[in-house]
Amino acid sequence: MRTAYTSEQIRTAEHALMATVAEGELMRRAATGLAVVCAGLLPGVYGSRVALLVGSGDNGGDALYAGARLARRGARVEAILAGSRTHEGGLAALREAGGRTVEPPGHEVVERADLIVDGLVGIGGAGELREPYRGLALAAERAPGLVVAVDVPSGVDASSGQVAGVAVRAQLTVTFGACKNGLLIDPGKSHCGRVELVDIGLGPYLPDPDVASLTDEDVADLLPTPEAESDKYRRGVIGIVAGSDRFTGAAVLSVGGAVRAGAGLVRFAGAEAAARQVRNSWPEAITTVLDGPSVAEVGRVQAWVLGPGMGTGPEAEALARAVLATDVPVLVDADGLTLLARDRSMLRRSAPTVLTPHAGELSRLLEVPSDRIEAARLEHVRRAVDELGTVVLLKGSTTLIAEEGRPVRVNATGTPWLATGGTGDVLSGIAGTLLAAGLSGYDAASAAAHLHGLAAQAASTGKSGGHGPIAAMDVAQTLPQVIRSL
Ligand SMILES: NC(=O)C1=CN([C@@H]2O[C@H](COP(=O)(O)OP(=O)(O)OC[C@H]3O[C@@H](n4cnc5c(N)ncnc54)[C@H](O)[C@@H]3O)[C@@H](O)[C@H]2O)[C@@H](O)CC1
Ligand SMILES: Nc1ncnc2c1ncn2[C@@H]1O[C@H](COP(=O)(O)OP(=O)(O)O)[C@@H](O)[C@H]1O
Ligand SMILES: [K+]
Repeated sequence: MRTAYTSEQIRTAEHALMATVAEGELMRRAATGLAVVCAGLLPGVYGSRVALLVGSGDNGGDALYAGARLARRGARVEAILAGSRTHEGGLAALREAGGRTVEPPGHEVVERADLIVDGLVGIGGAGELREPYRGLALAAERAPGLVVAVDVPSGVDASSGQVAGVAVRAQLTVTFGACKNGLLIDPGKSHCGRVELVDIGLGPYLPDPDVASLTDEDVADLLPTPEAESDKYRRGVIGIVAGSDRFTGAAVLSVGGAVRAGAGLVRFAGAEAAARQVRNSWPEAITTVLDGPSVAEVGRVQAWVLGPGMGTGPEAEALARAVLATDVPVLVDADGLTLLARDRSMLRRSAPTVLTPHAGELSRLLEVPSDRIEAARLEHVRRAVDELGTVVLLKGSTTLIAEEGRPVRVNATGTPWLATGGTGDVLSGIAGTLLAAGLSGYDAASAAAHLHGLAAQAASTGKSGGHGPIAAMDVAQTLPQVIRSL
């Protein structure tokens, strides 16, 4: 499990650690680690040009001490002192090592640097970058040199990943002590580049994480493996209510996700045209053509998937009510979510419910514009859990999975090539399969997102390592291969 924390959690842990070490020791550890990483990025330290963007806090202090180390090894280090004040010890160290200081704006220094070190703000940053920080962040983005962010790219909120205005875009972020939430969640994540962690001894002082991310090993541990005595019923029977006369593909893809994720048995129920397509594509599934709003004749299932392509008319609504009235876990996706947004009382049920919206669908459920959800994913996924009382998986460039009282899980796999029609339907089938196999909603959703992202990566990667387009069905077809190799 990878873990991440809010700024406040990091600060509290730092204070506890600081009480046990000599003054300045933590900054020495941080700056040493930062200097080692920076030196490794340069073809040669001697003679290279390094620009330090130095803000008024300790983040600037880290940059100055690291700059001093590089200057002692022969780098030509120039520090742009952008804050109203400057870390005194760091400044003295840089000057003693032969580094130069420059008054802002100093854009010409940024322009000619081989390496730009962003020490404007770290976990003390709040709100939009003010001038001259903002202009320096933009100058760094335009400049040809490599950009390394100290602790957090300036302008990214470390606790949430939100970016209000402009933020530094780094190729590498060197973070201290522990990972911060904002390095894992978009839009912050996409400003970080690669993230390297420098150990400063914070481990024993960290609380339970605010955010966590499953690894391949965690997912392998969660996945059920059939035993000698298993039969298809014990492995988990999933019921899928999806598709319509108009939309048959969603049904095929959701069933595909389930079949390929290892369901014991898939029971599909839906409109005639959808059932026909499902039979043609997946003879493994048992199909029932529904002629009314009841799933009684479908047979026993251990979990339902409800919604992909089912439509939002009165018949679909009655069917959704029937599925939600059952006493087994239900995963609601796509059209099912649109129906729920009209009448949230359908969520009052005894068994677990998992919702898998993208920002547009969550926007209807919470009555918040979708661009605000995308800008503040962590806040809104938590709000959804509070208001709706279910497990919520919020899809998108960063997928988040939240449940009351647990760390929000950030999915660490996937590729932007996943942003193509129908991949969400495949995800519903995977997650439903894991629910039917007995995983909790939180674990089923997190493990499904992980497998879905791995399958997409594998499907989009060519033999020579290049990446290319994928179709939703490719994701389903690649699942057995990624599950085998976990
Ligand atoms: N506390 C510790 O034990 C350690 C802290 N370290 C460093 O210290 C950093 C935190 O330092 P600080 O608490 O001094 O805070 P920062 O240096 O992150 O930022 C605080 C300063 O930035 C200004 N500021 C905040 N938001 C701004 C905005 N939007 N535009 C312009 N200026 C803004 C504030 O007025 C304040 O002067 C960490 O991120 C890390 O880099 C490391 O040295 C490791 C040890
Ligand atoms: N920029 C992106 N980077 C990575 N994954 C993405 C991105 N955009 C969307 N996705 C993923 O692609 C899938 C799309 O699902 P969804 O929006 O439900 O589409 P559909 O309804 O067409 O199936 C989700 O798993 C989502 O997390
Ligand atoms: K920074």
